[in-house]
This record gives sequence, structure tokens and C-alpha cells, in this order.
Amino acid sequence: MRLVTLAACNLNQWAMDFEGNLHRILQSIREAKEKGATYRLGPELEVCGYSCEDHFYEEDLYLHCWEVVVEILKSRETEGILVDLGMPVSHRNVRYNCRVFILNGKVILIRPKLYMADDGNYRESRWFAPWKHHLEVEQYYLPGMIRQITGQTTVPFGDACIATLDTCLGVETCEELFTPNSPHIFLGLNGVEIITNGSGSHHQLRKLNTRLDLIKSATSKVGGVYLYSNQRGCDGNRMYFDGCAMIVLNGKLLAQGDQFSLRDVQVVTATVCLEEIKNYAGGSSSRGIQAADSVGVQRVDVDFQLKSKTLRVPPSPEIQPRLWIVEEEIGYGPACWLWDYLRRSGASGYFLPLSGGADSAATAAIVGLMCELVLDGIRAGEKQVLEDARRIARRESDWVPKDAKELCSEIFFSCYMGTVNSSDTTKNRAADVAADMGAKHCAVKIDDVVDSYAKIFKQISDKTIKFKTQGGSYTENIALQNIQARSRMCLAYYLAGLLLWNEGKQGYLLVLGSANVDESLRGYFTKYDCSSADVNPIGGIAKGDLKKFLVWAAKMKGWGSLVDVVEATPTAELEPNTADYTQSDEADMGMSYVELGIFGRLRKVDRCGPLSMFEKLIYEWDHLKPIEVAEKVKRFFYYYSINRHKMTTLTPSYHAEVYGPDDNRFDLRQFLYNSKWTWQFRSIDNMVKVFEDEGFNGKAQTDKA
Ligand SMILES: Nc1ncnc2c1ncn2[C@@H]1O[C@H](COP(=O)(O)OP(=O)(O)OC[C@H]2O[C@@H]([n+]3cccc(C(=O)O)c3)[C@H](O)[C@@H]2O)[C@@H](O)[C@H]1O
Ligand SMILES: Nc1ncnc2c1ncn2[C@@H]1O[C@H](COP(=O)(O)OP(=O)(O)OP(=O)(O)O)[C@@H](O)[C@H]1O
Ligand SMILES: NC(=O)CC[C@H](N)C(=O)O
Repeated sequence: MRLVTLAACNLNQWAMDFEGNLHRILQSIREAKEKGATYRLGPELEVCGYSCEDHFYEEDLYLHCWEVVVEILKSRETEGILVDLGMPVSHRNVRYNCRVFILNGKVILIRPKLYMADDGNYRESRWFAPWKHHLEVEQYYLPGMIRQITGQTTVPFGDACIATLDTCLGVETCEELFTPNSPHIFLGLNGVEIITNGSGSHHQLRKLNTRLDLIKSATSKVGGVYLYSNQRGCDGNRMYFDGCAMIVLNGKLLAQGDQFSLRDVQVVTATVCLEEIKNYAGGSSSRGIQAADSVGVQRVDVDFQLKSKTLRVPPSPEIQPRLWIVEEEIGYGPACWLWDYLRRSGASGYFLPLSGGADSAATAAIVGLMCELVLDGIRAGEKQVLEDARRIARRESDWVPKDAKELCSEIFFSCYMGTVNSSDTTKNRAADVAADMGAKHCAVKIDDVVDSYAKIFKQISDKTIKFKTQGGSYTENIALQNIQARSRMCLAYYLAGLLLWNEGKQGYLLVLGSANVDESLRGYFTKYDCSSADVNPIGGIAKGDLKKFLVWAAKMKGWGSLVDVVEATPTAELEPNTADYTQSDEADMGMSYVELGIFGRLRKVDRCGPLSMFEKLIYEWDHLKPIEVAEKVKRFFYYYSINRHKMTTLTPSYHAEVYGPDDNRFDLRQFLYNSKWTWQFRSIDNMVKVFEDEGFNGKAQTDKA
């Protein structure tokens, strides 16, 4: 019986932080060895951090990566363990995204990535070339600093696997798992028994299921062990890498790391019996037919066995995966991201303009969850988490917060900024939400600031600006609303700079924004109002999902104030109420949040232009006539296009969803449109005529006829 213990890691690496990254890599190797592992897999590009982006153009980066390898080799931590590092390597002046294998103080193989990730947020081909020589290997000339330590001159570089004395191990890097013709297929058919995947994969709602399904299906088809390692945390950008290292054997999950956690280093291990792989793979005769016909994969032989020295550690049993519901993903992903952002930014807390509405309440709840996670970390003995909490809160070196609320009161500040148009209902709701989280809250009136603008305008005009309800024009009405919203933004930064000073503390607060996907897409917000902030945890999440999150948080965390928030009609409270008029978001927008969510998905996920959006909706919205569907689609595209410019200045926000409108990275589209869409809208009009001529009057009406 040959048992092997294998380790996969979640590391909270930080792009360009070579010092911290080295420290975490060494810690993970030590932990893997302590757990009896003879192989340790790290995340993609872990040495420099995944999101170095255009730093990958810099030769310095490649130098520093090798310097980190020197330190790893010098540490002698690689004795008795095969270390699989993620690192960029320049070979013959071509940059590759590689796995670097180190064993007993020697570099034994460098394996470049074959298929780059370029969809959505990814741009790997901008910096790296894919390795084009399928199953071929060249010699890589090691840098002098490595030669001096290892005595080696060259090392195999290319599409090869590693043959130990007892098994064979091959590589598939992140995106390669997602491609139709994944390497695990030819590797598995070629007798490779252990497939390793070091990833840099960011969180997106419901994505873990996809990863798990792909890995399970890979190993249930070809057999073998699949190790998945991933980066975790905010490594300096809008994405949260969600860890969740996994080890799967023959389609069965044996180990799973945390998806949402503040631990910097997590090593999961599983012990597998090599005979089980042989039995499984060899037992399938149809696999055997294909395997007998497969092309050989190059092997790099190493005089080392992965087999455990002891039989006392039993094979790992199958476990059930921990999959989170969407509401939890919405809460915990951004909460972890906010913590990393805070501890890495040098700021001493967050400031939130809290309106009593759903969006800012959801943002407050996410900060509340962040504080709970910090407390969990402290209670679990995570030294780094406690050290960070003390530093951020600027507290004494022996301070330990007794609960999440105490921590919150040190690092989370909120303010309700009322005008004559605000109500006591929203003011009280905001105070209740802050109290539930434990935030330090205040309420102020900002009418003096708003009125001063009207006074200044008097210096250049005799005209009095009036709201619509007072007989004013659209232009006056918008101007009067926008100045309230924009004054709040200035005040937010003013308070974020002063509130700690007021407490006798040093430092500054980061301003949180809370505009959601839907209002961004429709442009239903004031440019440079409180949607302009330092960071926004909910900018990638739709209103409907946020409401579900609030309901979940109210129930699971006992934050009762959130129930009132969800039940309230969304309103900006920027116009005066009259006997027959109360401002409401959906009336203002000319569409409902539900409709907006549908438009958003069709535009981004289903890649619909105006015509195909109309053609899809005409059958889905069968309660409407073709002309009514056409009007709704046209209205959406009109508002989307006149407001697209607002996306260019959107606050950096957590990437969460496939329908994100983030112009800076995820949704690359122009921001100056012909908002008349003449050609496209004419095509819609023509289709309306076709439907009408056929007597199609909305399915419901047509069926009745
Ligand atoms: N093509 C273009 N490229 C670049 N910039 C462009 C531009 N067109 C206009 N602009 C600029 O944008 C400005 C217009 O944008 P902006 O100032 O935001 O004003 P605008 O979009 O006209 O009005 C704000 C909208 O948000 C609504 N609102 C206000 C406050 C709160 C809420 C809520 O969410 O509850 C909603 C309000 O009812 C209104 O529909 C122009 O004055 C100009 O400066
Ligand atoms: N009275 C207020 N006091 C404090 N902040 C406010 C107030 N009104 C608006 N804000 C801030 O401005 C942001 C945008 O305002 P807007 O009226 O567009 O609200 P919203 O996007 O519907 O969000 P919410 O659901 O939080 O009200 C809010 O999320 C909030 O951060
Ligand atoms: N770094 C990668 O190759 C990541 C791409 C992959 N599709 C993912 O999101 O997990």
C-alpha cells in the first residue's frame, strides 16, 4: 500500500509585495511539511502576486522573483518536499506564466502555461505568451544567482510532467481547467496520476460550483488526484480571490479550504492511496482504449518518492463540499475584500454616508460582517488579524476587542446628512442600522450648504430656482437635487478626514460608496455625489440581490433594522413632498429595478444589442404588446447611453457578478453614444410591424384571440 500526503494552499498574496509573499510561501511550505506532505502546491504567480498587470512588463519583476527563489532555496525548506511555485519566467526574452518545481535545493522543471485567461477581468495575453510547443521541452539557462546555489546551469522548460519513483505528476494552470481540451485529458490518458492546478481565480457569485464540477468531472473521467490551489484576498485590485483550495480523488472531494477567511496562509492536505488511482483508471476499459492510443507526455525523472514514510496517517475520507448561498457570498466576499483593503491602505477605518436606504444599509451590514470575521480570526488565534486590528484601530498593544461591535465602534463611522426634504423615518432608520452594527453614528443638517449655492447663484442671476412641484422646470429640479447629493459627497470627505482627530486619534478614514449595478447602468445617480468614494463593496451587485442579502443578514445576524430598510419604498428624498407627490426611484427611472436587472443581464451576459433584447423580451413579457416592449427596450438603451459617461468615473468596486458594468475593466464599451440609436431602433420598429401584421399582440392577448 502506497499512501501519499499532498498539500494545496490558499495564500493571501499582495501584488509586488515580494517580502510578504516570500514570508507566506515559506510558512505554507513549513505547514505542509508539518502535516506530512511530500508535495506542496501554491497559487498562480504567487511569488510576485497575481495582479501585477503592467508590472509584468518590467524586467525588475523577473529579477525579484528569482531573488525570492534564492531565499526559498537558502531556507532549506525544500528538503524532502516537492515545492510547486507559481511565478513568471522570461525564457529567450519571451515572458511566460510558469510553475517552477523545486526539490531538495534544486530547480527541476519549469512548466509554462499553455492557454491564457483573457475573458472578463483577465488580460494574461497582454503580458505573457502561451507555450506553443505541445509536449516539447527546451533548456532554460538559470540566472547566475541560482546557479551559484544549486550548481545547475540549465533546467527543462516546457510541456512536461514529473515522474517520481512512485507516481507521475502533471500540471494544469487555472484557465486550462476551463478550456474544452484541457491538459488533464491528455495527462490522465498518459498515466499522469496527480494533476495540480495553481490558480489565480477571483470570486464571482456562484463560481465555486463551476470549479468544483469541472474538477470532479475531470477526475471521474480520467481518474487520479486533482489538487487546486488559489490565491485569497484583495491583492491590490477590484477582485477578491476566493481561495477554496481543494483536493479531489477519482471524482470525490477529500479536502476543501475556506472560501471567505482572513487567514493569510491556509494549507489543506489529503492522504491518498496510489493503488486507488490505478484501480479506478485501469478499471475503465473505454479509458484504456483511448489511453493506449495517446501520445506520450515528456517526463522529467526525479530520484524521489512522494510515498509517506508512515502508514499511520489513514487515507482521507470523502467530504461534502461547503457551498455558500448567494446571500452569504454577497456578504462575506466583499467583507474579506474590505478588510484587506483597509489593512493594506494605511487608513484607520471606514466612513459611510448612511441614508436609511437599502444600498448604504447593505454596505453597513458588510462592514458589520467584516468586523465579525475579524473577531472570528482573533478568537481562532490568528496573530496577524489581531495585530492588524490593533494597528488600524490605533489601540494599545494588549487591546483585544471583546466583540465585533466594539471593534466596529473603533473603525466604522457613519453619518446621516439630512435636508428639509429628508424624513424622520429615514433618519431614524439610519441610526438603527448604525446601532445594529456598532458604528459611531451622527446626524447633521446640510441645508445651510445647499442654500448657500442658491445665494451664490443670486450673484449672477435674478431668477429663483424652483423644484418641479413648485412649478420649476426639469433643469431647475435636477440642479436642486444634484446640489444636495453633491454637497453630501464633499461633507463625507470632510468628515472622513476629521472624525478621528475629533476622537483624539491620528489617521484618516476611507469613504465608502454604495451605488449598485442597476443604478449605475441606468445612470440614475448624480455624478460625483456619494457614489464617488474611495471604494464601494456593492458596486457589482444588483438591487434585487442586495435586498435578498439584507433579508438574510436581518435574520441570521439579528440586525432587525434591516427589515424596515428592505420593506421601504426606495426614494432619494431630494424633492419636497406634496399632498399628491412623493419621490420614488422607480417612477423617476421610468422602469422598475426588476426590469433593470433583466436589461442588465441581457445586455452583458446574453450580449444583446437593442434588437435582440427586444426579440427576447417580446416572448418573455407576454403580458405586453410588441409596441410596449419596444418602448421599454428603447427607454433603457436611451438612458444607458446618455449616462454611460458616468461609468468612467465610477468608484472602484468589488467585482461580484457576470453583469457588472465596470467600464474600467470588465465591461469595455464606449462612453459617447448616439443616444438616438437610429439604425437599431428602426430595426425594432420594423420587427414590431412584423409582429403586429401577424396579429401577435403579446402572447397572452394572442392566445385569448
Ligand atoms: N456625454 C457626456 N460625457 C461626459 N460627461 C457628460 C456627458 N453628458 C453629460 N455629462 C456630464 O454629466 C452631467 C449630468 O450628470 P449629473 O450631474 O449626474 O445629472 P443628471 O444625470 O442629469 O441627473 C442626475 C440623475 O440622477 C437622479 N438622482 C439624483 C440623486 C439621487 C438619485 C438616487 O440614486 O436616488 C438619483 C436624478 O433624478 C437624475 O435623474 C452634465 O452636467 C455633464 O457635466
Ligand atoms: N440623507 C442622507 N444621509 C447620508 N447619506 C446619504 C443621504 N442620502 C443619500 N446619501 C448617500 O448617497 C448615496 C446615493 O444616494 P441615493 O439617494 O442615490 O441613494 P441610493 O443609491 O438609493 O442608496 P440608498 O439605498 O442607500 O439610499 C447613498 O447610498 C448614501 O450613501
Ligand atoms: N488565472 C486564470 O487563468 C483564471 C481564469 C479562470 N477562468 C477563472 O476565473 O478561474
